[in-house]
Amino acid sequence: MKDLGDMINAVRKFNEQDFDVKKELYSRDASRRVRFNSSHDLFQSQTADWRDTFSVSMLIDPEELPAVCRDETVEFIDQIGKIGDALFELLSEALGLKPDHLKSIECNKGRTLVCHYYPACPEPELAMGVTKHTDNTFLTVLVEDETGGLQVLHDNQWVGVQPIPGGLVANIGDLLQIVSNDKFKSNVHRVVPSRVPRISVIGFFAGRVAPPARLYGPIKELLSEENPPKCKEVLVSEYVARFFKKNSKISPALKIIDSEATDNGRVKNSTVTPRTPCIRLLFHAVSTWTHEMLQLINKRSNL
Ligand SMILES: O=C(O)CCC(=O)C(=O)O
Ligand SMILES: [Fe+2]
Repeated sequence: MKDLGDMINAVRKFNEQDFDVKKELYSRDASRRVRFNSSHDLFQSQTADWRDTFSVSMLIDPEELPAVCRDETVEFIDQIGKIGDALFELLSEALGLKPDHLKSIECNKGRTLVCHYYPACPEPELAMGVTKHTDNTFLTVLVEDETGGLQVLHDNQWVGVQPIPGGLVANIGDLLQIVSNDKFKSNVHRVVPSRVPRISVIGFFAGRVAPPARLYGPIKELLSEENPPKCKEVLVSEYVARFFKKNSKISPALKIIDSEATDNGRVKNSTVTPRTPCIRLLFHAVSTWTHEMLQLINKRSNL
């Protein structure tokens, strides 16, 4: 694979197959390592999203992948994993911690590859590709085609994220907000469909979910009298369950803080903080950016 754009084409090929072929993979069972469905919360949500999604656990055996996109998917999982690991090192340093801190608490685990296909929409102003939400993960790293449609809520306005060829979008998730004790903010975003199809391919890093499960709370090294914990510890599974139970897809962490501030002695502050737009990492050379990124990662791991 010369660049991650090859994965976009592979996702297009997968989605443009006959319905009968794709339906072999249809499932809403989150424990399945490969699954294909439309509007993942169709039976819980009051609205249906204009989107088909092919999801793969990043621990997949390549034989389980559909042949039409197997090679590209295997390569993409490898690359996005390395990029995620490098970002977790940089984010640890940004918190003033040792580079391997976030990795040592397994924030870089629980990896899922999610490939969205937003079909051409005849009346885009009446539909939503993904309704507004925050990501209930630590980190999201996204590659998209040139269509556009991702929007971030900033100062109460929806701001379009312009796709840049060869660019990556890295999004802070709720769990990173929790462990960083609000230093990093997860952000509210959504996707609007358009009259042409759109493809995005996303690496989600959800933290340790496999047994023995890990509790995640504000990192002790970041706490002080002036910076008391803003949230209590939570299991990823518990957090995700609350996320869906609230029937609101926006950062229940903040609501947990608000509603439990009085009955939990460990949580004293209950501020709802303003959110920041997502970080953009831009790599302009389309065919060389992966190469450059990998060089950077290799350089860092040789240090
Ligand atoms: O397709 C995109 O650009 C973003 C999708 C998204 O926000 C999500 O799957 O959480
Ligand atoms: Fe998202």
